[in-house]
Parts: sequence; structure tokens; C-alpha cells
Amino acid sequence: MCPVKFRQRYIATLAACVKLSSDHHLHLHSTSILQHTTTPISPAFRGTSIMSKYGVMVMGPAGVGKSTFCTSLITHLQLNRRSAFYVNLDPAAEHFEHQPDLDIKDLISVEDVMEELQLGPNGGLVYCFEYLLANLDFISDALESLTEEYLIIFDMPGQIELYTHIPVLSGLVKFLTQSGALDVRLCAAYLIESTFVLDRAKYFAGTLSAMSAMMMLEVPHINVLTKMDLIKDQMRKKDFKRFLVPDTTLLEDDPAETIRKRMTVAVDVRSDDPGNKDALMSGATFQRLNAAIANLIESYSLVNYLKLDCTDEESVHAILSHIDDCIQYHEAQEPRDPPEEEFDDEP
Ligand SMILES: Nc1nc2c(ncn2[C@@H]2O[C@H](COP(=O)(O)OP(=O)(O)OP(=O)(O)O)[C@@H](O)[C@H]2O)c(=O)[nH]1
Repeated sequence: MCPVKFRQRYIATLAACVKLSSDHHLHLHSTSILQHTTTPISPAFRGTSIMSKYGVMVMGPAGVGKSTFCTSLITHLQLNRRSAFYVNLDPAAEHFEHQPDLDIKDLISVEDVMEELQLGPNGGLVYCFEYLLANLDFISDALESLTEEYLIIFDMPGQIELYTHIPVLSGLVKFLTQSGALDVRLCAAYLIESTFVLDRAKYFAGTLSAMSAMMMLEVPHINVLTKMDLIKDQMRKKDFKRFLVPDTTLLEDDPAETIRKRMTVAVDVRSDDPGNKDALMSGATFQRLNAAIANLIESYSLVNYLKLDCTDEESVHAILSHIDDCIQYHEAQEPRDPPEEEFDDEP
């Protein structure tokens, strides 16, 4: 059962959403006026579906730079006279450079859940998402009036379990993309830190989690290596290129031998147990397992990376272009032939 406090807060939020959507009508209207003063848009030049919606779900482990990327993306969109609708879905997030247009904390927060239900931070987060799934009108009420000019940006929490272990996100994605309902053309941007390439174990673990998210969500997907400014001085451009398309050779010539060292530690721990005669065999098994995983990643070519440096406008622009391609944003904005009836009245 849901604590009463959440339900009360939810009702208050619904009222706020009604206000928000009417505010956004105003904002929408002023955006359209702005566009019309410079580039008149005839109804025939509108997108294929009047109320198509476009969105990107920004995901990845804790601290990889999701919120920073969302901020840069919003700023970039605004500079290019495009509209963003920022949705914070991290029920523990505190500080924002751009205030969210919709914030899950107005529905439920991890802090309240932990206090009222005596759950830990991870259990609290899972509860928040289950609660969100049970109250999806919190999202649909806020999004339904948005038009195709908007890019809806979902800023997700960093707990990796959400993308790999439990099906709450796939439920949310299905709801957003369902045709006939919100019908959001959604793509996922999975972020990992570029500094992971200095530690092959982290890099492959990150790649696996990206792959897992791709398979779980089943929407167009881009993978991004963030904080490129941190790696610039540590690695030559040519050397870094190898990490954009992961392959098995990256395991074989690991200068720091991080994976082998970790395997040795695992084997050593098990060797302490005199009854464990298979410890060395386990080391070989780990090695084969690693090779098999690397082969899997390589042979299916599922994971490729784009580079992102949030301090560089060009870099943010390049990522936005990929997102636009994934969701076919520009196709919807392109001119289309006027309906045939419009010619019928002509002399
Ligand atoms: N140098 C550098 N630092 C960055 C960049 N992007 C983010 N950071 C820093 O990385 C830290 C984490 O960034 P956030 O944007 O909060 O990361 P997050 O993934 O949203 O974090 P969680 O919400 O806690 O999962 C902050 O200190 C940022 O300033 C970048 O492109 N370059």
C-alpha cells in the first residue's frame, strides 16, 4: 500500500501539472510566434503526425555526467531556438542548473520512502519507480500537450540495477512509446566515462552494462563516452579510436593488466581455502569467460561509442545530431506535400 503522504503529494502534483501544461501552452505559443516571425511555417510544412513527440532517455552509472549532459543539451537546444522539456526521473537528485519541467520528486522522493518505509537507498529507488509505474498519469498528463518541436529529455538515476536487473524501465519505455497513447519517438543515450578506458575491466564492465540496457529497452540507442576533456592529455587521439568500437585485442594488450590482476586476486582469495583445489582452474575459466564476453561484444558489433566533451559546443552538437537521426526528428520537421484536396479547389 502506498503511504498516504505520497498520495496527497500526488494529488497536489496533478494540480501543478495542469498549471504546468497551461504554462507550456503559453510557452509553445510564444515559441511558434518566434518561429513565424523569421520562418513562416505553413500547415503543409508541418510534421507527418501533428502530435508526434520526441525524446531521449539519458542513462548510465552514477557520476558519469548524465545531468551535466542534459544541461549542455538544453543550453544547446535553446541556443539553436529549439525547445526542450526536461524531466528529472532521479528521485534523489537535488541540484539542477536548469529547473526540471517535470520532477519525479513532486510525486515521490527517495528520502520520504526511506523514512516512511525504512528502506535503504537502493530499495527506496526501486520502490519509487514501482510507484511511478503505478501512477503513470503523472507523466502522461504533463507530456500529452507537448508538440513535435520539443525534445523531451529524461534524466535518469545512476543505479545500474535499474538498467540491468529489474524490468521497471522497460515498463516505462513501453508506456512512453506505445502507439495510440503518448507515442514518443524515444532513443536511449547510455553514458560511460571515457576514463574507464584506462582500466580495461571497468571499460568492459561498462560496455556490458550498455549492452544489457540496449537489450532490455529495445529502443534506438547510442552509447557515449563522456568527459573527453579528462582523457585528452592522457591518450593520443589515434590510440583512443580503438575504444570507440570494442574488440578482443583490447583485452590482450592491456598495459595495466587490470583484468588479469583482478582474476589473480579472485584466485588467491579462493586459494586460501585449502580444500579448493580448483582455484587455478577457476583462473583459466575466468580468462575463457572474459574472452567469450569480449568475443560476444565484438561479433555482434552491438556497442559503438560516440565521444562527448560537454565543455565543447561542437561535441554536444554532434551527439544531438545522432539523437535526431535516431528519432528521425528532422524528417518530421521537413516540408511534406500538401494533401491532395488542397489542389481540388484550385481553378
Ligand atoms: N571534466 C568534466 N567533468 C564533468 C563532465 N561532465 C560531468 N562532469 C563532472 O562529473 C561529476 C558528476 O556529474 P553529473 O552530471 O552530476 O553526473 P550524473 O551521472 O548525473 O550523476 P548521478 O546523477 O549521481 O548519477 C560532476 O562533478 C560534474 O561536474 C565533463 O564533460 N568533463
